Amino acid sequence: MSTQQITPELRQWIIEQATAGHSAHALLKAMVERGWDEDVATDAMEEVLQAYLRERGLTVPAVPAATQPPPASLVPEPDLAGSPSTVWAGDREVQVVMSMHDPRVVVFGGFLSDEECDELMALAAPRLVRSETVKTDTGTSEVNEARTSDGMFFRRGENALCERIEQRIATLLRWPVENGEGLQVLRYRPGAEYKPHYDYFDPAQPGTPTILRRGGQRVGTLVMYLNTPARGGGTTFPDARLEVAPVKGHAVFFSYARPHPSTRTLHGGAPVLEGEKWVATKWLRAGRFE
Ligand SMILES: O=C(O)CCC(=O)C(=O)O
Ligand SMILES: [Fe+2]
Repeated sequence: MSTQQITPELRQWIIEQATAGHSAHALLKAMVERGWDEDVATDAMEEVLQAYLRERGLTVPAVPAATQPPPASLVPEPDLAGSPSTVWAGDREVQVVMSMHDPRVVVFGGFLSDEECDELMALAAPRLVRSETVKTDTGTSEVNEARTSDGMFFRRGENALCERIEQRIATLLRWPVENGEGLQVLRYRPGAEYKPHYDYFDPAQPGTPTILRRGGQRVGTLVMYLNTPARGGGTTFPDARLEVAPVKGHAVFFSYARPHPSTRTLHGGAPVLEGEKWVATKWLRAGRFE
């Protein structure tokens, strides 16, 4: 047993560092450099961050020691204290349709107006190309059979609409605009799908450290539905046996405090059976994505 104590000052320091976007690994390194035993530092950080998450009504499941993943980071989280039916997102009242704690999934209604959905699709349409995904073994992008949609990226704050939506997301999820990637728009034609995957970058892949240099890990996702497909195209969470219906203007949020399957955030876009499906995705990083 160690005699090193988690003082209120250390607790405060850990929260401040994590809130400023420093990764759990960076904090751990700093603590070890200050003379902390690595195992004790890991436990201390875990305890402080768990308590912080618990105060926000969140928990991060414990994982067997033999498969211990990286320590937990802070995550975006809407203020649903008191179980409100609506939340104010700074410029708009958003409905809380469903909230699940493990995995952490929240479905919002009326996150975007019909006009905003239409404008976003119109702005994205001329720029759509066959979707590529980031290859974590090399850090490059490639066409992927698991994702048979067309997509494009806006730069963060690229136009007034993106800026408005990004600010709304930041307010709703209490996460800095600067930690968000640019909005991605995807169009799925009939038969197209996005096979179940995790949005975080796999720490075991050799290309991941390069990707993480810009903004750190992804810790949360907001998928916004820009239209209502006639049939199919739900967002599925196989570990929770949950399927979120794609409804124009609705959005599904999920967070993952560590880049690990124990977050149960495996998810996918089910095949579209009839009509088209359009979504906009916002990925949120642990740190500033500049
Ligand atoms: O289309 C969906 O429902 C899911 C999209 C998704 O998983 C993503 O953009 O990362
Ligand atoms: Fe995803």
